[in-house]
Amino acid sequence: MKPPLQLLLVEDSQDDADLLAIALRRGGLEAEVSRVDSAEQFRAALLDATWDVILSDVNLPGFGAEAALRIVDQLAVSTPFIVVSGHLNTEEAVTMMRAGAEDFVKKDDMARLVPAVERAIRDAELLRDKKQAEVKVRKLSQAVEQSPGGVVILDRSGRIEYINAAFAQMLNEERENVLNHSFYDLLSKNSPTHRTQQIQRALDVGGHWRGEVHTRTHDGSAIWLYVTLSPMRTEESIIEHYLVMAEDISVRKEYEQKLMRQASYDELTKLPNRLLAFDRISVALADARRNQHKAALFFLDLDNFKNVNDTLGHFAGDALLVEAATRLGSCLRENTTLARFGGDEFLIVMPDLDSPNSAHLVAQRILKALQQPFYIQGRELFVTASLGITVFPDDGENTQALLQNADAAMYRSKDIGRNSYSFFTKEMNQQVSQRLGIETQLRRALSQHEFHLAYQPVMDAASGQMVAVEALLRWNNKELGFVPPDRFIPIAEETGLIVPIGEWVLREATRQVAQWQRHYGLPLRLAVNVSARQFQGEGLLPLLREVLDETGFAPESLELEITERLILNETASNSEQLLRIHEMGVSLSVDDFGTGFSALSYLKRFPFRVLKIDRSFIRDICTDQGDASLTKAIIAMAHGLGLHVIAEGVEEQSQEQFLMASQCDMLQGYYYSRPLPAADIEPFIQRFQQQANTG
Ligand SMILES: Nc1nc2c(ncn2[C@@H]2O[C@H](COP(=O)(O)O[C@H]3[C@@H](O)[C@H](n4cnc5c(=O)[nH]c(N)nc54)O[C@@H]3COP(=O)(O)O)[C@@H](O)[C@H]2O)c(=O)[nH]1
Repeated sequence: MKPPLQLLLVEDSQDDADLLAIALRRGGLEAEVSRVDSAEQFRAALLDATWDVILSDVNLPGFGAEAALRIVDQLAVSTPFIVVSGHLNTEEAVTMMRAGAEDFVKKDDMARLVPAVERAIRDAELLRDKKQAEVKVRKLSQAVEQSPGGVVILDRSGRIEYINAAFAQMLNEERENVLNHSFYDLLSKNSPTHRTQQIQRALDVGGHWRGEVHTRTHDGSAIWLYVTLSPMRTEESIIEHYLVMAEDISVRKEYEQKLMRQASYDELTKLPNRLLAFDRISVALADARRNQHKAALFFLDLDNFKNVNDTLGHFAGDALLVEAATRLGSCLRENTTLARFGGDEFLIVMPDLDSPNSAHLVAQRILKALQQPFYIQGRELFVTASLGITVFPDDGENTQALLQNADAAMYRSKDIGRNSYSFFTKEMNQQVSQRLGIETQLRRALSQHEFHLAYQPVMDAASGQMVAVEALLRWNNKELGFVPPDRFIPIAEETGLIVPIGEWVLREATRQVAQWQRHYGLPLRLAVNVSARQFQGEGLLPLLREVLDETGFAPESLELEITERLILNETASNSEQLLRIHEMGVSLSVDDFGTGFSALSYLKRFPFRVLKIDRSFIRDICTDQGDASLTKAIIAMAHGLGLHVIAEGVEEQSQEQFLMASQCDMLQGYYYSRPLPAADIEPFIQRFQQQANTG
């Protein structure tokens, strides 16, 4: 049940008030009437309670409808005001209407009272609803207007009817300039993109769209927006407008793109990295499959890059890589991917190989480009490359197979002397599987006792006496037969197996030579090869101490042969270990001198006793003036540094004579003896023992 209406009556006559109450009741209106007859009472009533309608007589002693309307106005009360009067002329009526009166009811026409009250209440309700709606709309439009996100309202055809301040600001546009313009044009800025076209299509079909749009502001700056477009439907479900909301995501996009770049590109060379390279290979293969054409994959490794890094430092190495990457890029067409695969390895993906000749031409161009000297940190450097090339689909169907092929082909180029390129052949697969076979067998070789040592004499050039033996590792495997050290030692080094194998070599050689020393009473020295890998970690020094203790071998009789590679790859740990070895009394010799990067300064920095000239210099010493001069210079320089010199690979008497004349200290080679198993070298030792005894 509805509560009774609350009516405030301005009336000085109680009789009139009663008549009014009767009229209301008769008209079926449940009402509680409160009567006031002075300005004070009226004001107090308005302040104390809420009223549905005010009914007021025109003239009361000292008060009246006009004064009451002024109070209503002052207190900003919105209650409908009806004037109830005996007499009212037109002038008075107009004045009161202007002052806010809603209606007039004559006291002699009380039948109009209830309809007038009801209408006034209805109108007041409508007015209240309207005001509330207006407030709501105002709030909403303020929210839209002041929203930090961009808001645009488009008409059915996509023209801008409204644009809020934020959106105008995002695009650096004056609002008036874009109103009534096409939203599509605003975003496209004369260069429509796939995304802006999608927006236009959504507008054409009355659809929704959301996504990222890359566009330009009024002054041409690039901006990324996240745009949501939705149709606004009437109650009859007719699309009359579109609502567009936009967020400026430029900062986020920039960050995302930076992360993407970091994840996909090499920081140093700015080339695609290994990850992106895989992606490009997949795309290239899919493309080649679709279009039934060929694609080529190049694997490129810079020759001797490590030496540059090790001798000139990482900054020089980095500068060289950047320059090499630039030169490589200049040899390739735009659709070809050049990626840095890691370290000094690069990958090239040629997506549409018209003929194998194109790959030949590119490889030749690359080798030529790299052959030009590099000027790094004021130095002139020469760096070449070894390339392996494989062709899809001829050589392999998938990324992994092709990468393996290109890698195998690259190793082939290294084997044939570097600075060259090789195409993958099926035989290379065999080589790869042979290598795997060696690795598998090598892992079992120690426990199966498949190794033995061969010893090669080292002769004193002046006395012709045998002064030392070099211990050389030999491997006989049940399945593979005799495997030359050149084939298995690099694999042992790569896999780390050289560490336990090297330990066995050291123990066995010192045991054997200590026995000969005791048996024949000869001051025989022993040379043992030690790989760079054995210097990694801290195991070598304790091993040496243990072995020397166990065998009683004099440290002064032991010589460790190390290659230039170890010295060039100078680390604090390597240097420290070399010094400690020297302090133990064990000698150090530089093996294969002349084949490395030949940074001679290390000869002064490390405590070497012996320098072994590589046999490649000795081979043509009697026929090649260059080799002859170089060998003489090496001997003179080594002597100048207080080093003894051994010439390796002496095979002929003429070589011996030349080396003796050049003051070479010691000689080693087939001319005296091939490396022989312990049992076979014993007669040799005996002969020298007799010579020593008789001489
Ligand atoms: N880390 C280790 N490396 C080792 C060990 N044993 C051997 N090696 C290294 O393997 C490479 C090949 O060695 P090998 O086939 O034994 O060849 C040696 C000699 O046989 C050979 N030589 C000697 N005289 C001549 C000659 O007159 N002509 C000719 N063509 N070759 C000759 O030279 C090799 C000597 O090697 P090195 O003095 O060490 O340079 C080789 O690099 C070995 O170092 C091992 O136990 N650990």
